[in-house]
Amino acid sequence: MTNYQQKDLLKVNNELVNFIKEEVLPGLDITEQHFWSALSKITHDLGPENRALLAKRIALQEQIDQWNLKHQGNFDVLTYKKFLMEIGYLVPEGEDFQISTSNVDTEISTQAGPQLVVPTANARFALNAANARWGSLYDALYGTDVISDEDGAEKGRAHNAIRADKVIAYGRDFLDSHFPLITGLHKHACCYYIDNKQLHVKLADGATTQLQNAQQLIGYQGQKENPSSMLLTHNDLRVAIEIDAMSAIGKTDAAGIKDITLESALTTIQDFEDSVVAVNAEEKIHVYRNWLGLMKGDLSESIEKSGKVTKRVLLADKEFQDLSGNSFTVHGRSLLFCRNVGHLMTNPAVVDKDGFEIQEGIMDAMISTLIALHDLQKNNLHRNSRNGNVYIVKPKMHGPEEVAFANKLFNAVEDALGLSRDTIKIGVMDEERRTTVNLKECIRAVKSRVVFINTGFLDRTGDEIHTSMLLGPMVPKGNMKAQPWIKAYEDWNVDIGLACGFAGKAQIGKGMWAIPDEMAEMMKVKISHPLAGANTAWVPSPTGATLHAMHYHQVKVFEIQKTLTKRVRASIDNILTVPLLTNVKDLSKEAIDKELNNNAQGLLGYVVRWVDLGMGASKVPDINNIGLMEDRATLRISSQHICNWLEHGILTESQVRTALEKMAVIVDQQNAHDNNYQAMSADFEKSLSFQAALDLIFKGKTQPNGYTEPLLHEYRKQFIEAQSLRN
Ligand SMILES: CC(=O)SCCNC(=O)CCNC(=O)[C@H](O)C(C)(C)COP(=O)(O)OP(=O)(O)OC[C@H]1O[C@@H](n2cnc3c(N)ncnc32)[C@H](O)[C@@H]1OP(=O)(O)O
Ligand SMILES: O=CC(=O)O
Ligand SMILES: [Mg+2]
Repeated sequence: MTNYQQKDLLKVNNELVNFIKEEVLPGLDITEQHFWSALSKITHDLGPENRALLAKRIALQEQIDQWNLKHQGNFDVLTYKKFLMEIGYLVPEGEDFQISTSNVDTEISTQAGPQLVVPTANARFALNAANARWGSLYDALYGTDVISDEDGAEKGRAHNAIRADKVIAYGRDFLDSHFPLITGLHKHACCYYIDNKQLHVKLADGATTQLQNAQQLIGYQGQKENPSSMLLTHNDLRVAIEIDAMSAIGKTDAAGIKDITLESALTTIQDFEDSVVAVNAEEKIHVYRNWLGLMKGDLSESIEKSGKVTKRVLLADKEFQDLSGNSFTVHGRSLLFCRNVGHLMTNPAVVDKDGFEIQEGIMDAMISTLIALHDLQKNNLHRNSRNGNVYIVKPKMHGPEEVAFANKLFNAVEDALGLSRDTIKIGVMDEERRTTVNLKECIRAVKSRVVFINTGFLDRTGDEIHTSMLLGPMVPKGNMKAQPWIKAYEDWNVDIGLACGFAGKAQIGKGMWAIPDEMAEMMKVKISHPLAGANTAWVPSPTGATLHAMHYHQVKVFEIQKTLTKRVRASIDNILTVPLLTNVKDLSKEAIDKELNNNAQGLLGYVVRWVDLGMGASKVPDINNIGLMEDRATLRISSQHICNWLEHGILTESQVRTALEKMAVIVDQQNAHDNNYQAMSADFEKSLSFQAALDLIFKGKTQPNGYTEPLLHEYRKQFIEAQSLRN
């Protein structure tokens, strides 16, 4: 243990010691000794309980496996439910209650809008996400398939005026839909100005009109008679019409509008979990360091684009004049959560007195909150939580006991760092089956600090497959979304959130749009999220946030929530109805091959970047060449799905191996442009990534809850070791 120093009862990696001492603690009122002795106490107090909770997961799964083996071919949901109650998987539901979380920033409590997720390991992306509070509608439209290529409007290298005109027309329609004029249309506007506290719009026919709802104008930049920006509000979201008649776009616009900017990512999750790779002290520090930059407000990154280098920093708040001429600011950055890891993994950065690696979730809670103290004590422009909270998302918890454990951990962290109770707010991912079915009791366990529940349907699908691995084969991956369990799960999450008083206090969130390049499709489909009563939903990119923001102009979520409180709660029997493939014989050989190849390609495409390149989120083409957002949750699904079909004889081992080898060649070709890339097909036996892929499938049945982390970490560590021997 040459790389470690004794800190209280802990052995701590030297680099982590230095990072805390030299980068995190300066400027905080906490001594190094206090910090490590507090972490030591928490680790030794809570580590054993954490491990016991993990052991309980395994014990429950073993009982479920036995039951499933006995009930193959004769599944009955009522008998199943009774069994789950007997083993304590399903716990009794207590009295009704309301959450009492207070002092929540308005981006979470009273505004409805997109939530962006970003791998914190990537400073360039992390900054971009923090700055994604405001997004250019014109860029989002011009750059994506929301504007079709038809009629000469292709997106080529050079500026396409036909496409630009379509963008401008779309923007004007947006204004006409949500900021209607008394007479005429924004479409025909040729001049905007402010007079007598009102927005005046001159139309092409010479008439001048005003907003139907004058209150929608809340501020401006520039001069009233010649504003450069007019700030409007609708559904509690702000929109700015930006004017510059001399700009490239403004010149082409009758009213000189150069852009319409939308309040977009109200909140962002800086992810330490499924979209990052952090298997050792060095990689953890890298993530923590970016979080530190965000919390201190000084994170920066040099960006090279088209040969030009710029420095990306956090944007300031935006300053406007109100209609009485007083200046005011609007938030310029997204409100940041950080997603800690769950309760499963350990990390070698810290070792306890008994030789156990620290539970990574304990380390994350303590260090991410310590770092956030920089935000809590600052009064400058780059403040994250104006209300003085630390927002932590806690993923992959199984049931109320585990949520109560997170609460206990957060209490301990607050006490250690001198924070008042419930300063740390929690977002609970409803993404494991035992959490879904006991959701109300899970919420009760954090009722004074909970600020969101969110259907992480990707992990939830992986858990669905793993939990019932032995019961029978599952439907193909693409059919999952049409299964009764998932609809009931989505509805149940909203029903319970509303019954527990989330409206106006906390977020009820929906999951990720995982096809980042298909924004036209997203515009059609993702409106279902606010319509379902969700006041936020995940998007994969800032562009996605700007486009999805339009859905919250179309739908008044809080009104929808009022109507939903009257509906009958979704059925737990449906949630527990396992998505079994009822007629295996109907599956054609082509359908089986397609399913296998698709899963294999996504799995390999993701794993090779994870193990070899340390990338935790990637856009990986599927077999139809559509780029999909892959992260550890999607890997959990594909590996568990192949494993499930193997288990039930739909696939054979040699068939899976052959498919993986064939798909590895394709993945190698897809990555050939990268000089650092090591082709798997050059030597399948020696390729750690390929071996990891095999293990994820062939050992998938015995992986805890079907998680991919243990194997990914093992292989990544081997890869790092091999690299260091080579250098
Ligand atoms: C199941 C779950 O847990 S889902 C949550 C976890 N998953 C995630 O967080 C994934 C978030 N998304 C991403 O990481 C990325 O969008 C990917 C990997 C899917 C695609 O990445 P790329 O192929 O590099 O994206 P693409 O080429 O389309 O766009 C790159 C640009 O968009 C920006 N961008 C893309 N995604 C994001 C994001 N999530 N946040 C901020 N900026 C982003 C980049 O900064 C870059 O802009 P820049 O050049 O000005 O810096
Ligand atoms: O974390 C999100 C998910 O879908 O899983
Ligand atoms: Mg997840």
